[in-house]
Amino acid sequence: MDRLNRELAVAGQLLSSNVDYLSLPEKVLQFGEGNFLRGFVDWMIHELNKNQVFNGRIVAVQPTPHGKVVPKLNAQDGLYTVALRGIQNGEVVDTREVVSSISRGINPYADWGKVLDAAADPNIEVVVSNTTESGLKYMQENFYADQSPVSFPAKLTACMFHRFQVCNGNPSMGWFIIPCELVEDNGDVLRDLVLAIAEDWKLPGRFKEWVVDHNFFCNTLVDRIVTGFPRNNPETFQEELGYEDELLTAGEPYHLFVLDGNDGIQEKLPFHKVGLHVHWGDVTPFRELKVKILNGAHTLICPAGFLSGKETVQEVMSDPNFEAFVKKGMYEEILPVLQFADGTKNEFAASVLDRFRNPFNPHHLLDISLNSIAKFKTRLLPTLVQYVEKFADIPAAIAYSLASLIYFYKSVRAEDGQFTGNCIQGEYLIRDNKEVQQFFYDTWNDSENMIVLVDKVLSNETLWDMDLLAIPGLKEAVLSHLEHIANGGIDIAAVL
Ligand SMILES: NC(=O)c1ccc[n+]([C@@H]2O[C@H](COP(=O)([O-])OP(=O)(O)OC[C@H]3O[C@@H](n4cnc5c(N)ncnc54)[C@H](O)[C@@H]3O)[C@@H](O)[C@H]2O)c1
Ligand SMILES: O=P(O)(O)OC[C@@H](O)[C@@H](O)[C@H](O)[C@H](O)CO
Repeated sequence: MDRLNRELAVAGQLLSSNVDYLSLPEKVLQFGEGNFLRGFVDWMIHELNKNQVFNGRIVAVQPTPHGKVVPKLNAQDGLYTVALRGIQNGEVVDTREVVSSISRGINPYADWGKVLDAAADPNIEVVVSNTTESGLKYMQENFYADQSPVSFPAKLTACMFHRFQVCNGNPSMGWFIIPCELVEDNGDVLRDLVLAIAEDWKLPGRFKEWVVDHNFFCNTLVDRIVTGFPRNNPETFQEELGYEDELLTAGEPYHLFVLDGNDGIQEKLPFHKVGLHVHWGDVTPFRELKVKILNGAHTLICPAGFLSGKETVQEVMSDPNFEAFVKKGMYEEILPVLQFADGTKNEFAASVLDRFRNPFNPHHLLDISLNSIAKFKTRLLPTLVQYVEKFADIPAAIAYSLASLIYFYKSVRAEDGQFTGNCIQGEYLIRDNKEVQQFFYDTWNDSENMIVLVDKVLSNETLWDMDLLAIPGLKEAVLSHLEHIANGGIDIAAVL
């Protein structure tokens, strides 16, 4: 079977429109090429192009040295298929579309010059990123004009400095910078990182002024469940599409993009004019609702669901006991501490449960489990703390989730920097940063009993940014659950 590329798309009329997409100029520099960007922002820019209100393409830069997507993107001339499947307004949606908004991918570690050329290109007006929460972090490193920095913020700083030099600080050459990482105030965070790196590199004060005065760092909140390549049944898709597509990206039809943008950015990217679900304005309430309810519920069910033998969110939702567990966590523990009108939070929670049930896109718990400790800290721990303050009691589902998370991080083997857990599904890779994994490995191995283990885990402030032993009753609840899990496996009915 032939692989998707420009020739195949043109011959097969896969880009069904009179727009000459494949000749549009490059207008966006994108850091990241992962599933989420391809199924969300890049798909949205494709929608703008279809409506001829942006008319530009994206250059995608691989953010880490071990990326595997750029060669695939270039082999497919930047083309890939988005499959949107789910239920929307009671109707089944099941669409496939070849997205043509990416022009090419660049591996900056091999071709840094190409990245700098794109950065200097006056047509490039927008910068987009998604490098996960781990990518939006400060890292001290040296500046070499002819070599790619390691971290994303340093790459962006180097690109901005190059552009600044080429345009001699021309105010009109500033960018709209749109980070999509699920980090609070992501735009402000990224701007501060760029300024900190500029300081480290002793870049001129005029550059820093240009960064602040003539570039717009936009705070955002993104929401769409993008499950990526349908690895359970790629052949079915291939048969149906009639071509091979290694970058096929599946996701749900639902999408929401909240951008705290100015008039200029709304004009440049008029998503609202082409029927996309965007909100221009303060991100905070959307973020609170989405991260606490949707991401919080994912984090709640992920370790217990996986340890009990379930592979996907859908399997969790179709088990009545687990469904009751999710609802208990959501309606009895998360919602009561959220400061929103009852109607708003109940409606959002109900829509999230429907999205979790989406039978078309299996969402793998192991994918969600990536960096689960940091996710628990940002997505569930604040709820736990507020619940205890408000009700002077321990939220049972969240405490059970924490116990199962600790069990999930029990590795049976540590080899070549990889930590492997074992459960009734067999062995699985625990994916988190090395320090976190090493801590759990050592603690599981060195603790003489479960009490010591729970003490060490809960009191580790590096993991939680606080001492969880200070939460009255938490240690006892977690210890009791953990002992049950260790002796008899997950018994979710016991928490209901
Ligand atoms: N998939 C979804 O449903 C969804 C929805 C909303 C938000 N997100 C966000 O997307 C992230 C996951 O992205 P994905 O689903 O595209 O997964 P993915 O694995 O396809 O892509 C992850 C991207 O992040 C990069 N990356 C990973 N660690 C990095 C680091 N330390 N520094 C720089 N870059 C790094 C990778 O190179 C890759 O480009 C999540 O952390 C979340 O913030 C995902
Ligand atoms: O993407 P992550 O790894 O940050 O978190 C896993 C899921 O909770 C997340 O991808 C949601 O599906 C997404 O945030 C929905 O918008």
